[in-house]
Amino acid sequence: MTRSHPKKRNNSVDMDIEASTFSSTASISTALSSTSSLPPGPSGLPVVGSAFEYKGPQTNLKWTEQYGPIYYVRMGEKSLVYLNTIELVEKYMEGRNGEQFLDRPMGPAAFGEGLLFGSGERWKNNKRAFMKAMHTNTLLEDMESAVQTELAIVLENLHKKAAKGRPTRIGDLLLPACGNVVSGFLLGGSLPRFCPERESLHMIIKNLQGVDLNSKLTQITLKYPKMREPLKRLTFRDIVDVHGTSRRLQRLIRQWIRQTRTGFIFRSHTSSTPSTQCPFHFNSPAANTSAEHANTGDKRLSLSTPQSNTNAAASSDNEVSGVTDESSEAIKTPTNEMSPGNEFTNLAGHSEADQQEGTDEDSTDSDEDIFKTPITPGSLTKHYISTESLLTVPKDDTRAEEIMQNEAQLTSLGFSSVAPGEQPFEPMEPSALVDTPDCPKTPITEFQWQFGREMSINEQHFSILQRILSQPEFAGVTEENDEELLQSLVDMFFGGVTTVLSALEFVLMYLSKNTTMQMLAQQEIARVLAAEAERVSDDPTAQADIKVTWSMREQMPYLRACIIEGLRLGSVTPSSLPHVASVETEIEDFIIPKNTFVLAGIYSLHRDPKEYLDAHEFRPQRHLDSEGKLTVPRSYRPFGVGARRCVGETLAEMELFIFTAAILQEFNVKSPARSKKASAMETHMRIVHRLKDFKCVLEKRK
Ligand code: HEM
Repeated sequence: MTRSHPKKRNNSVDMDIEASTFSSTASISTALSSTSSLPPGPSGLPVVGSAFEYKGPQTNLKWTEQYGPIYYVRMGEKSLVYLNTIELVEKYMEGRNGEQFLDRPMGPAAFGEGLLFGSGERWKNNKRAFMKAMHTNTLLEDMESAVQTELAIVLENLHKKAAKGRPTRIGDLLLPACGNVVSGFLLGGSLPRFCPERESLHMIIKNLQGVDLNSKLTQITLKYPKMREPLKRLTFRDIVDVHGTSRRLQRLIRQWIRQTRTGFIFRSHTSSTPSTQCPFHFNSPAANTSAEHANTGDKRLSLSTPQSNTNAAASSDNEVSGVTDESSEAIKTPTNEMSPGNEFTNLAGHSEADQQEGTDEDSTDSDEDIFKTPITPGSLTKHYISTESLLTVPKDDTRAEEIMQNEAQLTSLGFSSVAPGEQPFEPMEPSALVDTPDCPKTPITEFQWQFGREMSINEQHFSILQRILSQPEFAGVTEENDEELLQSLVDMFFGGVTTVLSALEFVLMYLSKNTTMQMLAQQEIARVLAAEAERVSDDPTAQADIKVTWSMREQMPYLRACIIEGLRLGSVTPSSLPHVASVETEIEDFIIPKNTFVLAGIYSLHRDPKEYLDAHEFRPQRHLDSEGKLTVPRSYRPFGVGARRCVGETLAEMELFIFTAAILQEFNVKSPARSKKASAMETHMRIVHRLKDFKCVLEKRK
């Protein structure tokens, strides 16, 4: 195939030329306006296309520099088109135009299609149900309690590491926390520290982080799972069993669903002496705890069950028993044999993070803290905000006001009704949107609009999982037909663990290499905490007890600028996931055949020299205006684009903010003395773009 390469150029040209080339959408379309061909791009080899040329996001950037803001590339039988400037992304992938690119290709999902790889009505159902369940006034509170609980454990472990003064692979300590935040968020409270489910989850996400989606071996075994063993033997390489891992996670989640449905009521509660009992082992004596808990919203699961459900619980345990390889020992531990604090200490591959010892404290959960009434799906719906009220168009001012108040949250959930920094949300009739020919730059789609009207509050303070289960979209779902529900829940872990982990590593790596910037962030944190201490107490020693909370984010623009800069350069997901063209269409006069994968080239967007001066440099200041206020760059899309944008954006931002702030508050993060600059920054593609081997030395601050 011959394709025109209007912007073919040398990679080593200076920045000015690069700037004018990289973003010159207009000149490209002028040059090719009459051609109506495929966009330019590498021609590749027969059959495999450019698959062997691709070496990760740097290759995307090289192609962007070579072929311009839109290029076409063939990878095996797949045809991909990358859009690499924010103008193109906004114009074609967001707003109403984006609706022709809403679908995904068939993904590696083992079960249903789910949130990440679903398409059409099924995906819309899943996404709508999840977003509605999450769209509650208590969302931030739920998220923060999960984050703070894990943070307490992480800090304790980091202090132990710091005491040794040796380089630490900090990702190993953060990984379980990132997984447990997702489960804690879904379940309405963190799993107790010593609990088989926590152990299983840790094993599962450890597997997940090893998945190398770029590896041909992984791709083959995704398609032909039976080939995994022979290939492993043939190549002497370890190949993660993605389907098996996914199935294990499904079984764990199915157990949580069963518990939620059959009368085990998850209910989060604030406690300074949190439960160490595993909710699935309610008969076990209180276990010892070693976590030092933050007073700020530490929530662990409480559980109550009617007597009649005891057997159901036991059988659920057994169901999980047979499931995992690595974690089966943990799960086989019979309920009544669990002894306090030491029940998992013999496990093979026990999490380093969870093996630490600490102070003993008995659980003091009181019955008042616990919901007693079993909730069946039927009764849940009765107690639950009625579907009718969810779907009603706001008629009175109060409801409209409520909606407007929730707009910030709606935006943060990825359902922005307006482009960042543009006009505020105003409830409108959908017809006004559908019929308006001249849409604003980032107009909401009809789908987004419909969702926007269905927000609710969570008066009963149900867990997100309870809310998901009670959405009308999942009415009538049983274990016989729960593929979509299960896969969507699995996707929360596939999408929400290694991404956050990798982002944290990038931020900490850049700060460890830029000590002045680290110091500025630390000073900002100290200032805010001191002011807060003064506000709440006259006692100067009280400052030590003040923890960073999400509510402080507005006061810490510099820290947030560091995080944005880390995420910009790290580009944990170097491109969006593929959005499939549902019809043959045109982008800037190029033909985009039906079924082409259209992707936002996030790595290129984040390094567009037109948008960022010295785009490859870590410069948090670029995100602050002259008054020191945070300004999020227009060309910043770490969480993807349009209606397929990430559902975990707010959770991820909260984790990044609270974890980074707390770590910087307690430690100086330093590069190991012997780490060579280049190797310390080497990255690879796994499920996400990640630093290859990030280690740092933690020095306890005075
Ligand atoms: C720094 C952290 C994160 C980054 C960089 C990130 C990035 C992304 C990106 C780029 C997409 C694809 C959007 C597109 O195709 O246009 C995505 C989708 C998704 N993410 Fe995230 N994500 C992060 C954290 C999370 C978290 C914490 C969760 C859940 C707890 C999550 C769950 C999902 C799901 C379910 C989707 C699929 C959405 C859909 O296709 O409709 N992500 N994310």
